Amino acid sequence: MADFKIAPSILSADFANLGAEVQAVEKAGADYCHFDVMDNHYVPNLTIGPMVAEALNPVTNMPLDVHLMIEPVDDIVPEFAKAGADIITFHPEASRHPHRTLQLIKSQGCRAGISLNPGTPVEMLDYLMDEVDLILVMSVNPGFGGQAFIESAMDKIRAIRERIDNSGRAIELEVDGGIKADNVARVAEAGADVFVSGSGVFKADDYAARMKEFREALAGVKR
Ligand SMILES: O=C(CO)[C@H](O)[C@H](O)COP(=O)(O)O
Repeated sequence: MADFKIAPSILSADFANLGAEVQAVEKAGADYCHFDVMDNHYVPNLTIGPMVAEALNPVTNMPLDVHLMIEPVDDIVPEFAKAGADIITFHPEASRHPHRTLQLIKSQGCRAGISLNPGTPVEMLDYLMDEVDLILVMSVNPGFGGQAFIESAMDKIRAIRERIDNSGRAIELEVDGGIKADNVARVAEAGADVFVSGSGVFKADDYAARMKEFREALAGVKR
């Protein structure tokens, strides 16, 4: 069976108790801490930066999975690496030279991810497969939690799975937006490995019970 990972997005956590929220989802069985960075420029919302990553890093053993929804990208990459990011993902539209940005992220000791918006074609990956470690498919338009899953992401996930399998490289396929316990199985069947869920985890009354629902749904997936 594929090694499925669940990455709660702290965008939907209680920001007044962020450290405790991260520890609670880790205790409940989460794999990655998904850290959404928004700049009110590339996306119409404003969130958190390297200082918050630095504060959270010592309170969790989960890898910090930093999703940059900012433009430009390169200047802030070393700051997030220093702050303890394990994975840094960016949007190709926000970098003049996406291949160079992937190399920059890796030179800072992090895994390098690229994220495709619902309107971004998969073909843009074809010349980046040699450097990318993680591909993040956005199944909502970036900027906000709690949006509905965009169905066209399913074909995109299948197309990217095929590219990853043909590449012979260990690239993770992550999906973000509208992921809940009741749709995670079909997203996994389409080829995803890592499931970002914000409201699907943090809006639950009992995180452990919700994580169990995700795990049970994934246990039935044939891959
Ligand atoms: O990157 C994001 C938004 O840009 C969030 O990670 C994503 O939307 C998760 O929220 P939800 O699971 O509630 O849809």
